[in-house]
This record gives sequence, structure tokens and C-alpha cells, in this order.
Amino acid sequence: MSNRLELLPAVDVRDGQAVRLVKGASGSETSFGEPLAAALAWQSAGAEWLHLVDLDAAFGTGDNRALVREVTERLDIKVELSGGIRDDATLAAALATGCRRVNLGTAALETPEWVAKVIAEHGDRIAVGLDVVGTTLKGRGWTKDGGDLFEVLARLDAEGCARYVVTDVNRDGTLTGPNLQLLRDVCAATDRPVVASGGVSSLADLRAIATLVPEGVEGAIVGKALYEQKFTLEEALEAVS
Ligand SMILES: O=C(O)c1ccccc1NCC(=O)[C@H](O)[C@H](O)COP(=O)(O)O
Repeated sequence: MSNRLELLPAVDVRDGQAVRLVKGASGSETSFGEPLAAALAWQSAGAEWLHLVDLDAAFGTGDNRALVREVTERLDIKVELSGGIRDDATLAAALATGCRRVNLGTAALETPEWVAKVIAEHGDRIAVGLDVVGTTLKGRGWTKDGGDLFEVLARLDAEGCARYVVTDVNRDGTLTGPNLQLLRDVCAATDRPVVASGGVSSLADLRAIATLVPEGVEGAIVGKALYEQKFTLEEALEAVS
């Protein structure tokens, strides 16, 4: 494991547009234009990863599959793909985009046998998104309760899950800072790498997350702070280098 925090700028897509939500709530979108333009801008700024979310697929309001495939194909950097990947067909379509890995969320809560099977088949191309309010997991676009964080984490660890993307839903898109205690608690409960998501507002937040690399935090997803120009991606990469 590297001792440098990886940064994953986020492009969340709703109805063909790059958007930011507040606490993941459907209807709270602010639009930031073309997803491909945003992704190419992060790549030019030095990103090694893109976190790409199909929000329509996550919410069950359609999908942006063609656009997600186009973005993934046009980039040279690694892509982590999230949103609505819940069965063989959606997983096959997601992996066929050429993304480096996918995040499963709802499926880990609702169809655990299938998730165990695809973890066994695809190894570290599968990550699980642990999206929580308190210690209650959220599925179906973060709208439905789905069990206890630490019980599900223990089960996924036993099944060989390679990596977790941990989001405090109440911080997501709020620019109120990451939930560092949640990240510490998850790292204490698993030996798998953790990607932090939600709430980053400043370079100080990124430096604070970087102090958790020795505990198991591997990366941090950054969305709204970049779109609202709280700092540039170049500054962020410098801050964690
Ligand atoms: O990732 C999902 O599947 C998802 C589902 C429903 C609502 C939101 C979802 N993801 C949001 C993100 O991954 C954000 O891009 C990320 O947490 C960045 O948050 P922030 O830096 O606070 O804008």
C-alpha cells in the first residue's frame, strides 16, 4: 500500500449532466455542465483516478450508460464506476466500459449471495460502497435502510471484498468536512483499504484524511469542493504529495 493518499475527483451524472447533490438527495442537483468536459479537465490537471457515478441508475430513474461508457473510453486514467450496478447485466455493462473497478452498494445489502459470487469472480475490480447515516447502511440511491455497517463489513471481509468506499451521507455534498471518526472506526474494523467519500471542503480536510493513510485510508473522493473552486485539483494533489 502506498503512503500517499490517492485523490479521485468525482463526476456524478444525472440526465446527461455533471451535477452535485446535497446529502445524495434526488432533486437537490446543481448542474456543472458536460460530464466529459469535467472528466477531461481533471485528467489534464493530473488526476490518476476518476470517480464516475450514474445517479439515474442509482435512483432507478433511467441510466446514462452510453455517456458513462464514452467518458470511460475517452480517458487514459483509471475509472471507478458507481451507481445502479446490481445484477449480472449491469455489472457486465459496467466492466465492459473498461473501468478499473466498480462500486456495488445496494446489491451488497439486498443480494449478498450475488455479491459474494462476483467478488470471487472479479477480485479487486469490485469495491463495495458503505454509505451510512450513523452506523446504518443506505441503499437504493441512499433512500432505504440496509443494515448495520459493522455486521455487513464483517460479512464482506469474510467474502474477500478487496476495498470499501465509505461515505457519511449527511456530509456528502455539504462541504462540512469528512467524518474522520467514521473512517478511523471502519479502518479499525477491517484490514482492507478504505476510500473516503463525502464532505471534503478544503486542503486541510485532505491533509486530515491523509493522516489516516497509516490506518488504512487509501484514497479520497472530492466532488463539490472542486466544482465550487474551493481549491484546484493541482493544489489538492500537491497538498497530499
Ligand atoms: O455513489 C453512489 O452510488 C451514489 C448514489 C446516490 C447518491 C449519491 C451517490 N454518490 C455520490 C458520490 O459518490 C459523490 O460524488 C462523492 O461522495 C463526493 O462527495 P462531495 O465531495 O461531498 O461532493
